[in-house]
Amino acid sequence: MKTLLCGRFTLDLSRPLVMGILNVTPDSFSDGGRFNRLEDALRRAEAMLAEGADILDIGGESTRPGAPFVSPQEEMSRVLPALEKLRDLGAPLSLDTRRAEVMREALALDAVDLINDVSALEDEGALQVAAQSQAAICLMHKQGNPDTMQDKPAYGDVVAEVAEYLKRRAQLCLDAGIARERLLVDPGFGFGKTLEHNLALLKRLDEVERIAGAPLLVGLSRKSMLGAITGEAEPAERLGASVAAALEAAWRGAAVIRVHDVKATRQALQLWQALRES
Ligand SMILES: Nc1nc2ncc(COP(=O)(O)OP(=O)(O)O)nc2c(=O)[nH]1
Repeated sequence: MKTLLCGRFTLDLSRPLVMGILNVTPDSFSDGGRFNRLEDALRRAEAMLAEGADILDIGGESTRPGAPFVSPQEEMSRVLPALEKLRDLGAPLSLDTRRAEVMREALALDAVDLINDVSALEDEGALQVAAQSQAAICLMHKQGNPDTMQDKPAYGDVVAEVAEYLKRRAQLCLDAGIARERLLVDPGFGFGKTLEHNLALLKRLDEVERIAGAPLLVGLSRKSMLGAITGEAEPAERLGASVAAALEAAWRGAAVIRVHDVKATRQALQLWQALRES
């Protein structure tokens, strides 16, 4: 059985897991500002768990294209209280950060079971912090940084390049003594990719896992690639495409699917799983 060693938990990856997004930011691209009050965040967390979320992903810095700079102090002032508040809910908590010092401070709270790093532990000291923890680690690919990444994304073979990058980052983790069973990789949909790049990555998602050598986490929920295809400008109105994208990812082997809409995604995946098991 494929499992993920995830801090305080060991997760069964025999079915796709749903990661509920909890952005404690005032400006996240689709739900910014609603949950940056601690009580709201706790209510949202409890609601997502009740809807069937397997993991909660707490983020204090929006990484949408063009997102403004958030200082480490500001990011910590957002995520650390939330992590403390959610620590004893009995669910794995993922911290969405690319900063080593935020990881270090959060891990000290014994409330981080998964480090979700959109920059694949590239920050100075991040690999060491992760290696000294028991947390699972999601290594995500991005080209450039949020302020410029969508200007002119360019690749030869986007799938091969993304997969090879993730393989290199995973090997660094293994060399640092991190068990392979703690690793997830993520192609980073929308992070320095055109629509064509995103579609190629989704269509060939199984190649990414095979080359990188670790289970996949994917984030497609409400993203602008879905807006481009549907013509829907409002991210929160992209539920149908988001659920369809989750199913497409599940068919291609995604182990963890990062979403805003937990209940709808969970229901779709329950049907998908029932058909596979029948
Ligand atoms: N592993 C992973 N982490 C991510 N974190 C943030 C976003 C951006 O989505 P969201 O958090 O909804 O928006 P924002 O960054 O504005 O908070 N996407 C991913 C993703 O695709 N994969």
